[in-house]
Amino acid sequence: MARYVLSDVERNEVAAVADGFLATHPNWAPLEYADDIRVEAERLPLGVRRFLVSSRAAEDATIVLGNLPVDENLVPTPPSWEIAEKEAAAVREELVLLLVGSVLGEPFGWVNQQNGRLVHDICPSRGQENSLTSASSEQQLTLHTEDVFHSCRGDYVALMCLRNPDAVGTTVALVESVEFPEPIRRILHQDRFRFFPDDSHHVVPQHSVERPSALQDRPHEVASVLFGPEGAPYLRIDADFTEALPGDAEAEAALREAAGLLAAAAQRVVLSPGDAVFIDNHRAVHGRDTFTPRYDGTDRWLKRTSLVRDLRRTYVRTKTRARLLG
Ligand SMILES: O=C(O)CCC(=O)C(=O)O
Ligand SMILES: [Fe+2]
Repeated sequence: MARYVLSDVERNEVAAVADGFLATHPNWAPLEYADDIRVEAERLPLGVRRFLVSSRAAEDATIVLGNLPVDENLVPTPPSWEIAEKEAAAVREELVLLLVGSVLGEPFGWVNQQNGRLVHDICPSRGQENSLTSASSEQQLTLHTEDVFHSCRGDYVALMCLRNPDAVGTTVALVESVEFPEPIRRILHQDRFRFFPDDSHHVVPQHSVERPSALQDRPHEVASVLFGPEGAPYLRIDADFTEALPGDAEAEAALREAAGLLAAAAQRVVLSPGDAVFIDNHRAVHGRDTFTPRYDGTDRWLKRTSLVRDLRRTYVRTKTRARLLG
């Protein structure tokens, strides 16, 4: 894990860049401001930028920043992302995440996830304790590639912690930490798998988190689980939303075995307020441990965005110059 803890001077410099930006952009519209935020990221402390650029080049699977600024008078944890959006909760923290994230890649969002927002709120929501989305709590969030279904998914999933009072762990498993035995490795390299949108993507009508539609009704891609550099392959898997092609029992068995090996190799990253982790979405899968939600304003609360190294991949796919995938 690559880790850099900002000095208090550096933390105050980041806060000053963020405050300066908000003073000149009073109506928070991150999708509109993303290019400007990237320009402002040039003003971040040099040590932070050098760390991020070298971690990106090294393809470090987990990149952690510590001691980022979080408002001392942070509002209570919202009861849902919808309320967080309505109340523009913790906007400066969204900006801080976008500023540091901009050094690693371009932030983008999804038309049909969290209302097309560029930065998402992750907080436990009543009624969703056992859902397969980030609003869950009592259900383990299975190790997954973020947005596994889409060939334009992020190169990084970026999480910034605002609160984590019970020290709930984000789980991370690195592809390089698993030795896939033959013939499983060979099968995982073949286009024998279907990747479906998870329950947070409202890709089909009548679909909701409470009443998710059947996987088979969702549009999906067919591809391999392992791909890319021969000696150090990339990975694409989400056991809950990946299946072998119909009738391919060999591929199904390889998939389940791979998920088991990854689960056995999982480590834990416990984020504290002011920490941000950037998980390489090609080199690692991530999930989350269970916890008991409080629903009293002190709950765990993260901000999340996805970053892509080359936004033109998105433009080509959507045939429009937009930061939103549909
Ligand atoms: O809450 C966490 O630590 C991770 C949740 C997650 O998988 C995500 O937000 O993509
Ligand atoms: Fe995730």
